[in-house]
Amino acid sequence: MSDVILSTKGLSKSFDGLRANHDIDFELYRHEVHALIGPNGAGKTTFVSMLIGRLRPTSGVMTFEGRDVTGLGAAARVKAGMAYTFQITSVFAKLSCHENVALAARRLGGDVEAEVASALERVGLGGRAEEIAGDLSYGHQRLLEIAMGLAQRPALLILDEPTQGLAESEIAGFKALIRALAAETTILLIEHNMSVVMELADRITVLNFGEVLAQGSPEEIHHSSAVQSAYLGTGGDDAED
Ligand SMILES: Nc1ncnc2c1ncn2[C@@H]1O[C@H](COP(=O)(O)OP(=O)(O)OP(=O)(O)O)[C@@H](O)[C@H]1O
Repeated sequence: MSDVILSTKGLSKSFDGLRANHDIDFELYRHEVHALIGPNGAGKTTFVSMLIGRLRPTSGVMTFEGRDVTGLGAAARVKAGMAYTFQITSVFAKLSCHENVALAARRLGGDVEAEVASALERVGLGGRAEEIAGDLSYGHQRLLEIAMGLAQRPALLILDEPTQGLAESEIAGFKALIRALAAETTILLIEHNMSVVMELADRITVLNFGEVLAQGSPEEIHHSSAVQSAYLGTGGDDAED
């Protein structure tokens, strides 16, 4: 697990003097499920926006697959092997599931039909290829988004709040999906649901006030008093909500 697929060194972002991210050193290991957590406003979205090339850092560097990608834009990073899904579903509501995934698969070239079929199958939507995306339940639309990410055969899949708005039964299915996907890709989860984080993550990074407050296994994070007082606001004994 020591093969580093992505790293940041001293990554910082300020907005008019406000330090949204400050001096973040971060490493993501190949094939790990890594959760990024922190209270509202801690800087998670800012950090991920820099990782995917939507925001330029004020200072610091980023490498991906051993290459300095600090100056690359979002499209170039997708080509380099990063895929991400957004907090809000971004499927094309009027297109079928097949067409949505095909749009993503075409970015990569190759056998689009085979990629689409495989991606839909992996998220459990194999039988719904011709259904119109907008007619799917919210939970299924989120799965469709993950299929769109997978169709790009990413080395790194970044999922922003993937369980937000899902029913409990759907969350159970999502956990199983992530466990299966971890065998073939690296996953960075930005997630508020602590049971999902604690169950799925190999390692967790906690941001607070734009800085890394703690990093470690779920067990270490669970027992960290700094995390409990800063993130959970309790200083108490239960990190699971
Ligand atoms: N474009 C921007 N312009 C100015 N300030 C911003 C901008 N984006 C984020 N911020 C500020 O940076 C800080 C970090 O915000 P960010 O959205 O990264 O946190 P977050 O951890 O993702 O929060 P949440 O969990 O609520 O999504 C906040 O104080 C926010 O107001």
